[in-house]
Amino acid sequence: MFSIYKEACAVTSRFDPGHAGEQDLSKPGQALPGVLIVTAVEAEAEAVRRGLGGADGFTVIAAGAGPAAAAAGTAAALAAGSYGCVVSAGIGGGFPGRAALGSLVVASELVHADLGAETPEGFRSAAELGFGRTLYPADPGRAARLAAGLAAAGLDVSTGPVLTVSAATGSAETAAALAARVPGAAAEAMEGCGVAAAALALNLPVLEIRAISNPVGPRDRDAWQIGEALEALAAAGPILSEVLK
Ligand SMILES: O=C(O)c1cccc(C(=O)CC[C@H]2O[C@@H](n3cnc4c(=O)[nH]cnc43)[C@H](O)[C@@H]2O)c1
Repeated sequence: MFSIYKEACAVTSRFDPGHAGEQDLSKPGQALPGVLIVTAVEAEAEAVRRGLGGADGFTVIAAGAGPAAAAAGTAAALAAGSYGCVVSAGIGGGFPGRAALGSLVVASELVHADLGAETPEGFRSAAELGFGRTLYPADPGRAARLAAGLAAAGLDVSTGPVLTVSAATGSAETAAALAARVPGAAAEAMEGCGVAAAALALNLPVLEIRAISNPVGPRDRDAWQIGEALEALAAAGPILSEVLK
């Protein structure tokens, strides 16, 4: 089975997770760069703000749903402030067997899973076809510390690729195709890679955290557990604050 995961890793990146977002703090009076957290809708932003409890240095914006709105909103916010790290946050779908309803997923990588082309041989990613980027690594140190902190706080958390799709999956067939396309896929949402593209343009590290509101699969919008997911997102706030401050 062809996987966009391996080939996407070969895409050249200016992102150096070892140094991005770091700042020489030896100069007195120099302001610490902040953390920009980007959600799709205001209900998600409110949950994150509630969880952060007014911690200094965090800006939370709702930029709209989908990768284009996320990229545009993130780029505008980054142009208007001083940030050392960018986080895509919100609710998301969990791949069955990988991320349960109400749990949290910290992305190991952000994968633009439906950016590409259908061909007679099946879906081919934009990266494979040579016209675009489809994988953004999460900052490994921050992602690991965040996942460890959430687990230590007793929250149900897993790590793995988080997919960005422009249309939420609505069938078992599409869910299976995406899981085959991205081995280990843990969750899907609609903004991560838009946020990551804007962060990468400034060589800033990116993270994604999703609280699972629904399974990836046949659409049953009435069964989405949005309230529970928003509570899980808020519960992650103190750990986000501690790890990223
Ligand atoms: O109706 C509400 O009260 C409400 C509160 C918070 C969020 C919403 C949304 O509809 C958020 C849309 C946002 O959620 C992500 N998402 C959630 N599940 C999936 C999925 O299975 N596949 C793809 N995306 C999902 C996505 O990032 C959307 O932008 C409503």
